[in-house]
This record gives sequence, C-alpha cells and structure tokens, in this order.
Amino acid sequence: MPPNEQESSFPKTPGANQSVTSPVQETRFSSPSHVTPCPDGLSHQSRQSFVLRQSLRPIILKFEELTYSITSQTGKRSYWFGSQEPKPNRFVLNGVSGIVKPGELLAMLGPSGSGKTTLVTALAGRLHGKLSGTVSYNEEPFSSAVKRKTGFVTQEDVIYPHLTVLETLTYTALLRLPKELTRKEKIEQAETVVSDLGLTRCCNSVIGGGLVRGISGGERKRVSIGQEMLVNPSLLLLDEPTSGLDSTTAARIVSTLRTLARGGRTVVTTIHQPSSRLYRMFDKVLVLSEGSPIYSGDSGRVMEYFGSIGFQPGSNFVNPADFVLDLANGITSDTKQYDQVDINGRLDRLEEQNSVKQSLISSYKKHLYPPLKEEVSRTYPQDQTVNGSRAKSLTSNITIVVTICRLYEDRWPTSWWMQFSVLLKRGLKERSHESFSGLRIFMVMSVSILSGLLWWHSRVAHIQDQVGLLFFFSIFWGFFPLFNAIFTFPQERPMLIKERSSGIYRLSSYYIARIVGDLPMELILPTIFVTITYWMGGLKPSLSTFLLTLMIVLYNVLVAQGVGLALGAILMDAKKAATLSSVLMLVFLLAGGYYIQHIPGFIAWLKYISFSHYCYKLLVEVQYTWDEVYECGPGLHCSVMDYEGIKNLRIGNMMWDVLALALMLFLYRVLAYLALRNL
Ligand SMILES: Nc1ncnc2c1ncn2[C@@H]1O[C@H](COP(=O)(O)OP(=O)(O)OP(=O)(O)O)[C@@H](O)[C@H]1O
Repeated sequence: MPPNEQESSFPKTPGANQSVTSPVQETRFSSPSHVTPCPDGLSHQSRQSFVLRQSLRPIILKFEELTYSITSQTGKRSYWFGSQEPKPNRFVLNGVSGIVKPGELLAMLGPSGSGKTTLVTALAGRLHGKLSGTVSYNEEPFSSAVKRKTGFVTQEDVIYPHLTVLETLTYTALLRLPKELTRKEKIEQAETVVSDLGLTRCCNSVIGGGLVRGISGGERKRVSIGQEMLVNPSLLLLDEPTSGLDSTTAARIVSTLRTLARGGRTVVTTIHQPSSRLYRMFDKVLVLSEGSPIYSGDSGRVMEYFGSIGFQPGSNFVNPADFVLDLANGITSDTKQYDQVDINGRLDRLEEQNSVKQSLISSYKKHLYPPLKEEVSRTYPQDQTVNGSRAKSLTSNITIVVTICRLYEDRWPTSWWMQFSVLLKRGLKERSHESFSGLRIFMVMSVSILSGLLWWHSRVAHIQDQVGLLFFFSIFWGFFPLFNAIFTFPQERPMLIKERSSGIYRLSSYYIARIVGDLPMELILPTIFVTITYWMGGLKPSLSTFLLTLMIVLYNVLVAQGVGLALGAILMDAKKAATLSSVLMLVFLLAGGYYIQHIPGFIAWLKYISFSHYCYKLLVEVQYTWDEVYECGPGLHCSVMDYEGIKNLRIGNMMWDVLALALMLFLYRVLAYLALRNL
C-alpha cells in the first residue's frame, strides 16, 4: 500500500475528474472493447482497474406502477386470542414508475416515511410482501444472475466490528469474486478498493460498532460501498449512504457514486437532505410524497417543472432539494410558519398541506407520468450488454468478457470448500476476542477450582458426594454451552441475511464453518475444567476412566451446543431463547435422576429427552464397577450399584445412552439448519 495515500486521494477512479455529461454520452464506457476484465499483457494494476471501474454487463432498470401496501394493527385485542384486529391496508408505495439506464445516477428524495427505503429494497429484489407492478432488469425479471450483478448497500452498515477495513474487504473479495481469479488477484482487488475509496489511512483499523471504538461513520459507509464495488456490480442500490455524515464526507460518497455510474453502472440511491452541491451530482431524481411520486426526471429540470405548475420557491437562491422536500411535505412558499399559527390554524394548515400534496400528485399523473410511461415501455436495444449484437462483432476481448459474465452467472461465485475455509477463518478472526476472552476463562477456571476444593478428594465411601460431582459435570456442561450457543444465530442474523441475499455462499458452508469455528473454545474449556476438577475431586485415579469421563463431557457439550443453536435459530430472539432454555435446563436438572429418584410414572418420560440424564448416566457407568462397595452404615458395606441414586438410573447397556446422545447431536443441528433456511 503506498504510504503517501491519504484520504484526500479519494476518489481516484478515472471518472472522478470527468465533467457531468449526459448518460447517453457515458454509454461509451459500456462498450465491450472497454470492459475486457483481464486482458493479457496488462499490468495487475490496470487489470484491477478494468474490473473495478467498468461495468461488465450494464443493466437498464425499469419499474412500473409499483404499489406496496402493509396491514397494520388497530391495537384492539381480541378477547379470546389476544390477537389484534387487522386494519385496512396502508399504501407505502403507490404507483411509482421509473427508468434508470447505465451511466445514470438516480436519487430518490422524500420526507421521512415517504417510502424511499421500501422502494430501493423492492428494486434490489429483497422486498417480500404485497408488492404489485413490475421491476425489470434488461427487460428480464429478478433472477440469481441479476442478484449477483447487483450491489445493495443498506442504511445500517452490516459489517463485523472486530475485523479491520482491509480484512473485511479481503474476506468479501475471497467470497464474492469468481473462483477463476487467483487468491492473490482477489486480495489485490480488495487493496485497490481500499485505495480507490480513500480508506488507505484506516485500512488496518478495526471497523468498530457497539462498544468497540473503530473507524468513523463515513469510513464505515465507504467500507459497505467497497464490499459491493468489489464484485463490480452493474446495478448499485444504496439506502441513505450519506445519513449522519458531514457534508464533505457526504459529497465524497456521492462523488464516488457518480464515478461508479460513469463507469457504465446503473446507480440508484435514496438520500435524505442533500445540499445543493450534492444535488447537482445527480442525473435524475424521483421525489416521493407519502409513497406517491410527485416528480420523476432530470435533476436539472426540477425547478422548471414545479414553476410550470405554479409552485415557485420563496427566494431565488434555494437548494432544489430543500424546495422539493418542502413540496413533498405539502409546504409551499405561501404556507405559514409553525410559530405563526394557533391550534385551529394548524388544522387548517394540515388540510392545506394535504391539498398541496394531492395537487402535486395529480400534476405528476397529468404531465410527467405519460411521457415516463412511454419511455419505460419502450424496448431498448441490448447493444449495451455483452450479449448484444455488437458483442458478436468484436474480437477476442469479447471472449474474455463473456467468460467473466458467465462466471458471474454461476450459482455460486466460489466452491463449497473455498466458502467454508474463508468463512471459518473470518469467523475465527472475528470471534477470537470472545472465544479467548479472559472473563470466560476466568469463570471456568474459578468454577473448576472451587468445585475441586468443595469435592476435595471425595471418596467412594461418600458415594452421594461423588455422584453429586458427576451430576454437576453433566449440568454445568449442559447449561454453559447451551447458553453460549443460543446467541449465535440471533446475533449473526443481519449478516447472514445480507450475505445470503447477495448469493455469496451456501447456507451449508456457512453453517458448518460456524459450528467448526466454535469447536476449539467449546472443547478446550471443558477439557481444562474436567482435568482440574476430576483430579482434585478424587474421582477414580485411572487414566482410562478420566479420558472416558472427559469424552462424555465433551459429547454432552456438543449436544447442548446443538440445542442452543436450534433454539436460537428457531426463535431468532436471544431473550426468548434464553428464557426458554432456562426452563428447559431446569426441567432437565430436575428430571436428570439425581434430585428426584422416584419420579411419578406419568412424567418420568421427561428424563428421556434430557441430554443431561444420558450424560450423568454414562458418567456413573464409567466411574463405578459392579464389584465396588461403599459404607452404607456403621460396619456395613453395600454395592455401589445398589445405592438408591445409581440403582434408579437402571444402568445397563451404555450403547443406548451413547446412541440417544448421537441422535440428539444430529437432530438438533438439523433443526437449526432447517430453521436458518427459512430466514
Ligand atoms: N414492514 C413494515 N411494517 C410496518 N410499517 C412499514 C413496513 N414497511 C414500511 N413501513 C412503513 O412505511 C413507511 C415508509 O417506510 P420507509 O422506510 O420506506 O420510509 P423512508 O422514506 O425510507 O423513511 P426514512 O427516510 O425515515 O428512512 C413508513 O411509514 C414505515 O413505517
């Protein structure tokens, strides 16, 4: 990384210095002769630039008459079921149409709650529910191929907080770039994005978030954009990429978006309150008022249009964005200010605002919608895509482009094994702080030493104490891994949704990587615990018995972890899962066979679903032999197997207990996997 690269270098892509030209002129970037991704004879640097800066396969995005409604609740509770009565539908989007071509940057403006996020999510193919109307990408519906060519930056940045900027982008590159690129090339792509987005200065800083201090909000947003840029998306959709940022950083981000658009991409962004400097960078704007469009077209013609329908700004020097946002709220230059009106006046004012909004919606339908509808329904020649006729006439470069496009159309960008190994490494790195957290180690060490002292050199003569220690093993190493595991998927949910909706990896590779990644710590801590407590507690001084005890405890840990994963994945709510697992563990504790020896028959079945019961039984089975005796009264010796607490366990064939645990180990993990599939 060049040491002199400073943030001021941002952005350095070729289009950065270009003047804002019409999108029609810009389509030259999409010419196939320019989009050769990796022609031989070029340096690495220029190869990367080609891939990053020109769209491989431009997309014309069209949306027609999009309408989306939600059913909210009235708040009245039904007497019997406590459910709420459904309210009539509320329109979040109402007849929104538009067209964005490669090379264009469209901004969606509107007051808070006007439906911008809903619209951009619908265009990204991620909106589920009652969406009507059509969205097409080069005249085709949304598909996995489109998904892979689409970058979507959500309003909240979903990035791992403990990875550095470079690590974040490198892992994304390794996962998202096609398998035909070498590992080295992918890493170089990530480095190029780091420098292109002016992130060089903070590339080794952790992202941060929550309680972890990391890079700034603007830098984090650029990392999110960089993650999408890595795959050289043909269509880039962003939800409020500038919210919460200072005007300079916001301008930098919008300037990057414009540069990306100039590279032949179709870029759509929602934006809250752009300054006039930012506004000038947009090619087109779409203004929403309560879900209905009031303007759609050239950004430069907005004042002219509203002037033509009788809405003039109060002064000559007004930011067009402020002006249209006021209009979208129903506020015109004639509307009285808040502090100038009383309660009655406010009611009048609301009516006035509603009538302004209605008048703007009607004007849109009358003046803007007919030509827009005509433009949207026109079929555009596919000569902007490599599959078009122009492509056929071109030389060997095209072969490379077509190959790359085909790669992007594969179901998955990388092999299962590659996904697994990258996800495993990324997970280990991200969670290393928590896996090896001093607090966890301290907790396990202190509990093991304390229990070792409490059971210090217990003897078979004190059979009840010894059996209690074995029961404690099964319960402690049931609770602890279960509680750790229930948080796994609720915490990972946003990342999983984000990455799975981008089609980056298979669920199976993620799932197995996650389970394997958690294993070392899940197994190391109980090993330390058992080693300390077993010998301090005076259990059978035999290496083979110790090893068997350890294996049973580790087996129990894996089953408990599976239960926790399944509960977390099914409920997807850590609080609910924690409550349910407390109840479950309490049931297992009571039904385990240690506290209550004579459980009534009608409820005795509970122990068969308790993994702690099987673990406890196995621990007793390996600890004692049939010929062992204990002092059951003064001068009296009884067989250990006749001790009430052991007799009731019905010790017999260990194989069944091992099999029961194996079944649970498998079933709970399958349950968790199936629950994740429905995310
Ligand atoms: N799934 C949903 N459940 C309930 N309300 C919803 C849902 N989706 C959207 N809405 C409502 O639809 C309206 C539009 O929401 P949306 O997030 O699209 O607005 P926005 O313009 O992006 O707002 P902001 O600028 O504040 O982010 C809001 O009133 C929101 O509460």
